[in-house]
Amino acid sequence: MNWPDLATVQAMDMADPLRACRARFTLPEGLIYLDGNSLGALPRDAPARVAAAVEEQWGSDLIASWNKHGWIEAPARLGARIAPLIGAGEDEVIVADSTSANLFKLITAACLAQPGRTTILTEPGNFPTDLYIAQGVAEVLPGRRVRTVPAGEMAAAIDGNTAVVVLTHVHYKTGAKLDMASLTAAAHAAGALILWDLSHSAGGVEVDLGGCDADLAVGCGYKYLNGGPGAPAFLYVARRWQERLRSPLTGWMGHKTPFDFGDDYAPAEGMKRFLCGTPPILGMAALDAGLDSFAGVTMAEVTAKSRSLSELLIAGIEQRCGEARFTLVTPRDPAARGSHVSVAHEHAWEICQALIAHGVVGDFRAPNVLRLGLTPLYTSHEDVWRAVEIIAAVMEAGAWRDPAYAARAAVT
Ligand SMILES: Cc1ncc(COP(=O)(O)O)c(C=O)c1O
Ligand SMILES: Nc1c(O)cccc1C(=O)C[C@H](N)C(=O)O
Repeated sequence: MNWPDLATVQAMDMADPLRACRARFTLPEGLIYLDGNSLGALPRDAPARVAAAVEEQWGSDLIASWNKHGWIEAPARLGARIAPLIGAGEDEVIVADSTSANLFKLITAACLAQPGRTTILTEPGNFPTDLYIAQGVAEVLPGRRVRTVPAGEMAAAIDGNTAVVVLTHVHYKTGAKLDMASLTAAAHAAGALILWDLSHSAGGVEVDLGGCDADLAVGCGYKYLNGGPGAPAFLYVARRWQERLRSPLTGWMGHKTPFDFGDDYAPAEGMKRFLCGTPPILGMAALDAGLDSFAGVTMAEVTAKSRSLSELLIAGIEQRCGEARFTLVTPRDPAARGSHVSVAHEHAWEICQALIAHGVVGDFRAPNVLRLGLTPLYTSHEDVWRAVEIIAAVMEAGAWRDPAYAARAAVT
């Protein structure tokens, strides 16, 4: 693609079937937000939905709300809403806890279901929580160990000792997307289970858990699903595994009959056994509003727009910012990437800070990566075009060299 003029990208936006979705979000005037892969934007209806849960439900109906407003069913109800976005059945997804806690539950359950197998296989450089949780599981389950193998060598490394393969579908740093179908088939050929972390996939690109025959998955509610900071996460267990797996966090909400208040644990049927404690209702109200932003949208449309935006961004960085010497980290093949574009530069931190000061919010990942997230529901081609022009100007003027941009923050 040759770098287009503004009128051309405006025409692309006019032809965009997701054009109307931007009005479903509140974004600060004049800001180009390219960080929806870390924290999704505020859905326009979220404040009212949370206020209603607080004032009308909690405030007026108090504890009766568990039944009257369906609070007790919220984890399954929201799970059923996420299911079509990730190619799952409505009874295969539930909303609960954090992605980290859900990783612990499912990695442990997968290991316990395969007592003769010793290894949790994952890739070096996976998102840290995936690695740390796998290490934690290996510490509490005797005889288990974590083995890391580069993603490219993964299929060949899965063997008769592998209990579970834990992979992130779209890599948080590089944006590379793994081939879910072939890696799932490789795991199954060796008799292992596979767990997909969909944190950077769900709501950003098409996922077909069912079509790929995937066993297990987890993912965040606060990125492309727009559920707000600390939103509850989701987990998926293929129907065929649900009765065979047991959560190690045997809290009362996962009990068969929690309101019998019996002394002995017995797991609920289906996905409810993967619940632990009382669901965070206020966070779920915000996530519900986040999921509303997908109304009438197909994931094929989301994927097509994500590709169109990322092609434009890559063309812009290469053609308009060539002198800046960014190195493309994200795969060039659109089928092999998720919905963010990462470039490396030795001054990525300072450049990221300078861009934020100039109204383009991306983020930095150590040691040298600038990540630019493209959220098909609210990022326009014009946003990308304007962001590229700002990046080009910041690089040409050397604005990032201002010492003000060198100070490191606690959260990056
Ligand atoms: C791949 C991946 N897994 C998990 C997480 C986060 O898990 P948690 O919400 O438990 O902090 C993130 C981002 O924070 C992530 O990128
Ligand atoms: N969850 C985050 C947080 O609480 C603070 C800062 C960043 C995050 C993130 O989500 C990081 C993100 N998963 C990443 O891809 O790097």
